[in-house]
This record gives sequence, C-alpha cells and structure tokens, in this order.
Amino acid sequence: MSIHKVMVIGAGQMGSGIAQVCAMSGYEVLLHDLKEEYVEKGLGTIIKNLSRQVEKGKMAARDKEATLSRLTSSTDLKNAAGVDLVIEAAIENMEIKTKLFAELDEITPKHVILASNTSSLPITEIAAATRRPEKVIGMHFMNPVPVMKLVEIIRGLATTDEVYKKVEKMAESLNKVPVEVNDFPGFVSNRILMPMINEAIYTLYEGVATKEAIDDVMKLGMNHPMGPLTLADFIGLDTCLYIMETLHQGLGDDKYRPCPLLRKYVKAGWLGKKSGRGFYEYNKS
Ligand SMILES: CC(=O)CC(=O)SCCNC(=O)CCNC(=O)[C@H](O)C(C)(C)COP(=O)(O)OP(=O)(O)OC[C@H]1O[C@@H](n2cnc3c(N)ncnc32)[C@H](O)[C@@H]1OP(=O)(O)O
Ligand SMILES: NC(=O)C1=CN([C@@H]2O[C@H](COP(=O)(O)OP(=O)(O)OC[C@H]3O[C@@H](n4cnc5c(N)ncnc54)[C@H](OP(=O)(O)O)[C@@H]3O)[C@@H](O)[C@H]2O)C=CC1
Repeated sequence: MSIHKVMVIGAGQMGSGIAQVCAMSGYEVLLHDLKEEYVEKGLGTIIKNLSRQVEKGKMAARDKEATLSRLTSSTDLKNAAGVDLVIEAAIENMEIKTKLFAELDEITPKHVILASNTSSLPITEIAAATRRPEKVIGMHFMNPVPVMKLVEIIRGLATTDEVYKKVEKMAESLNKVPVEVNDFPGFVSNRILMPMINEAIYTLYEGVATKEAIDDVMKLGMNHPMGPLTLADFIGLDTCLYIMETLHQGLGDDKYRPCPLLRKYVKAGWLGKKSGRGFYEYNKS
C-alpha cells in the first residue's frame, strides 16, 4: 500500500518541521501531541514559516493555504488507526518511545510503518516493543527540518527491504536526500557531531576560552554555519545530554562522558533556545 496519510507524534521543533514538509509535499498529516496547546504551538510555527516563504515570494499564497488545509491536529493517539505511516518525534527517552510504539502497534492496521525520528536510541530496541519489528525504522530528520536536506534512514535488525525502500521513496518525495546507516548508538550524525559539541562544552568548562570565542573559532576557522555552543542551544541541551548518555552507555567508552556543565544546565532548566536560556539568552517569542 502506498503512503497518503501520516501521523507525526510530538509537535515540538522537530515534529512541527516534519509535519510541515510532509504537508507541503501533498501528504495528509495529523499532528499529534499530549495537549491541544502544544499542537497549536507547533501549528503556529508552521504558519510562521510558510508566511515567511510567501512574503519572500518563494511560495504562492494558495500553496500555503493548501498546505495548511492538509494539516489536522490530534490529541488522541487512536487517530493513528487511519494513517499509513507514523513518524514519532516525542522526546528522546526510551521508556516514552517504547510505550508509544507498543500502543501504536495495538492501534494501527498491520500494513502501517512505524518510524522514529530518534537522534540516537537503538531502533531495534524500539521495534522490540511491537509485534511488527519488520515495519519499524529510523527516519532521522535534521534541524531545521524545512531547510536541511539529509534524512538518515536507520534499519533495525528486522526491518525488511520493502519497508526500507518505501521509506526511502517517501523521504525523496519530501525533497530530502536519504542516507542509509546501520543501527548503532547515535547512528552516524550524532556519533560524530555530539562529541564535538560535548568537547566544546568541556572547553568552556575548563576555561580555555569564552563561549563567544569558542563559537567564533569554529565558525570563522572551520566554516561551520553556527558555533558548537550556539548549535547546542539550537538543538536543545536536554536532547544533547540524552544523546551523550546514549553514546556513553551504548558504546561503553568514557570518551563519550557528558560534560558536567551540560548536566548542570539541563538540571537548571536551561535547555537552550526553546526555553529562552542555554549558553546564550533568547527572546522566547
Ligand atoms: C541533533 C540531531 O539529532 C541532528 C541535528 O539536527 S543536528 C543540527 C543540524 N543542523 C545544523 O547543523 C544547522 C546549522 N545551522 C545552519 O545551517 C544555519 O545557521 C541555518 C540554516 C539554521 C540558518 O541559516 P542562516 O543563513 O544563518 O539564516 P537565514 O538566512 O536566516 O536562513 C536561511 C534559510 O533557512 C530558513 N530558516 C532558517 N531557520 C529556520 C527555521 N528554524 N525553520 C525554518 N526555516 C528556517 C530561512 O527562512 C531561509 O530560507 P530561504 O533560503 O528560503 O530564504
Ligand atoms: N532537536 C534536534 O535538533 C533534533 C531532535 N531529534 C529528535 O527528535 C525528537 C524530538 O525532539 P525535539 O522536537 O527537539 O523536542 P521538543 O522538546 O521540541 O518536542 C518534543 C515534543 O514531544 C512531546 N511529547 C513528549 N512526550 C510525548 C508523548 N508521550 N506523546 C506525544 N508527544 C509527546 C513534548 O510535549 P511536552 O512539552 O509536554 O514534553 C513536545 O511537544 C527527539 O527524539 C530528538 O532526539 C532529531 C533530530 C534533531
């Protein structure tokens, strides 16, 4: 069966971006979160992004309206019974993800593919919470989703070729470039990116330089579009910490130990741009 309807779970920064690109490419999308206010916030971000594209003359006003008409809000997981693909983008927590996947396995018809946008957690373990591990797959979008071309596609141990090909085709239909990787902690993207960010935090923690200087070195010296501390704030410091913990536990090597300063900020609720404060301060609007 081909994919027409998609449910995106989690209306945060990733979920809203994934819902946006799916709706822009013609899919009917249910954007699901625990509470209506979270879904409204996600839809607000999508409206802001699309309006900016219209103002710049990069999108016709009627295409914006057509995209918005394909988006429906959901706060009842049972709505997943009517879709062909679920893309889960709730927080980076194995307990929450396995609970969601076990419920989705009960709710959705047998043909439905269950994908996770997890940035580091083992797909095989998430798949084991279902009775259809062959239809569970990682679909790892990059932030900001409407801009970044990559989708890392991660096969669990049991994922079939047929499911892989369908998801690869779906990613291409979103005008993204799928890249296949195997199921190891952090996959490829965060196995390489997150230790660099963690090292930048250690560099700050040890007083080697100011946060601005660290970011300037990597921006001006290595041509990175954002310095690593700005990027950490952009990703979310909670997500950065979860990823480092997954690398540390999953690969069993102390070189992946999260910096104590990262832990401290997360404990303080300084989660980066989304909470208004991380290494830098932000206007929350
Ligand atoms: C943690 C994980 O598991 C995996 C990850 O995602 S790791 C994070 C990966 N992402 C990155 O590394 C991002 C690094 N940063 C960048 O590439 C750039 O700074 C950036 C694309 C975010 C912004 O680029 P910029 O040139 O400084 O800004 P700007 O000129 O304002 O924007 C460029 C375009 O992006 C769009 N854009 C910027 N931020 C956006 C956002 N949050 N949402 C949607 N669109 C956005 C702008 O509208 C603009 O679009 P057009 O070209 O169509 O006009
Ligand atoms: N940030 C990034 O750069 C990237 C993140 N990812 C991954 O994407 C996922 C989401 O990250 P991100 O969007 O940044 O996080 P956010 O914190 O912005 O959003 C997560 C959303 O999921 C909601 N949520 C939590 N639990 C549930 C649940 N049980 N059912 C439905 N919704 C739920 C949250 O609600 P509430 O506010 O109530 O908790 C929140 O609205 C994570 O797995 C992350 O690792 C992948 C690529 C890049």
